[in-house]
Amino acid sequence: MKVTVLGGGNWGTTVASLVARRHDAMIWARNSAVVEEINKDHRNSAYLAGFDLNPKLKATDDFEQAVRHAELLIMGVPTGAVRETSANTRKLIRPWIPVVSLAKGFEQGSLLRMTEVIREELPNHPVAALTGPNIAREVMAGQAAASVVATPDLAVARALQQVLSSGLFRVYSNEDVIGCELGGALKNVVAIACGMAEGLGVGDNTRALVMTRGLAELMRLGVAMGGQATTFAGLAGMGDLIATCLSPASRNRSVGEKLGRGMSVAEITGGMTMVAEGLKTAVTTHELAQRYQQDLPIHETIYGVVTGSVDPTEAYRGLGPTPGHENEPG
Ligand SMILES: NC(=O)C1=CN([C@@H]2O[C@H](COP(=O)(O)OP(=O)(O)OC[C@H]3O[C@@H](n4cnc5c(N)ncnc54)[C@H](O)[C@@H]3O)[C@@H](O)[C@H]2O)C=CC1
Ligand SMILES: O=C(CO)COP(=O)(O)O
Repeated sequence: MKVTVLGGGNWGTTVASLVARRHDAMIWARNSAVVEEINKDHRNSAYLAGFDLNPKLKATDDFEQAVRHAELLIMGVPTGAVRETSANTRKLIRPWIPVVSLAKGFEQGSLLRMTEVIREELPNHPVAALTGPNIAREVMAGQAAASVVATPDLAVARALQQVLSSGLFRVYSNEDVIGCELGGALKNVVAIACGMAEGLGVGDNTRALVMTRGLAELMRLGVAMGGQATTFAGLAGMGDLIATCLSPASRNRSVGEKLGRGMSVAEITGGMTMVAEGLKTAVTTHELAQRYQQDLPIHETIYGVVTGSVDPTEAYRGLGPTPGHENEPG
């Protein structure tokens, strides 16, 4: 199958390299130096330093060529670029082909999930999300990992599982798209909280508190928005939350760690080449919590830290349960 990944960053490149093992894979990157390095040296040192990519992977900076190539299109740009990139494919994309979303987060302002954004721009295409505990560098290193392809159509899910599964990368399916996308988006905010714990030098009790009550918040908002509670116990919920909260390679956790050490958001993001979606998701989640009338004390605390109203060193005072949610596990 001819597969195109749009977006030549850390995760887009990893997925493209995986798919290239068994399929005719092409990656589009807007940066021509990245394209040249992938084609010549089979590396993407700006985003995956130290890893060799599959030599069969072809790269291009020609958007039209990349989209016309695709019998399956994978959207690998960050959330802020998904609408524009999807809209730009409209006149080029082959009819009816599936589109898979990799981005974890929401559209700011509309508060839409990424598959909703893509469906608005490409209404005649089946749309799925690929989400789970997938730290790119570990997948590139060939360590066993699993992910979930979330789409309401089981036939599409089965076909995508076939294409995206590869070696030690195992792909499950789930029809609960809302739950899967919410899990992938919200765990980034909890990872910032966990990183802050790290930066502040707190112990394992606090770390466990943040992860466990963070999961309860994912589930609470996710169910209020129409997701299924059981999804949050799976790879797209608890699985991704654990990986991102614990991995030193997580960008979101690392942002939290730096916040805990006293750096400002501007200082942290000024030094980053890669995206940490949790910073924007903290703002969106604050708005979603109000819309769905849910108490999310950990998310609210990170919203306060990110927007400058809460000092990270004071933050852990606010992470206990608020009235109305003293009972475990809800
Ligand atoms: N890195 C990881 O381990 C994982 C990341 N994700 C999600 O995948 C999405 C992408 O993440 P990464 O690849 O890691 O990010 P990244 O920051 O490493 O790379 C983003 C890529 O998108 C490109 N880009 C940004 N804005 C663009 C625009 N307007 N038009 C075209 N290209 C644009 C950048 O140049 C860069 O090549 C994020 O939503 C992230 O949360 C999901 C699973 C795992
Ligand atoms: O989503 C991820 C792992 O599943 C990647 O997390 P970071 O964006 O924090 O690196």
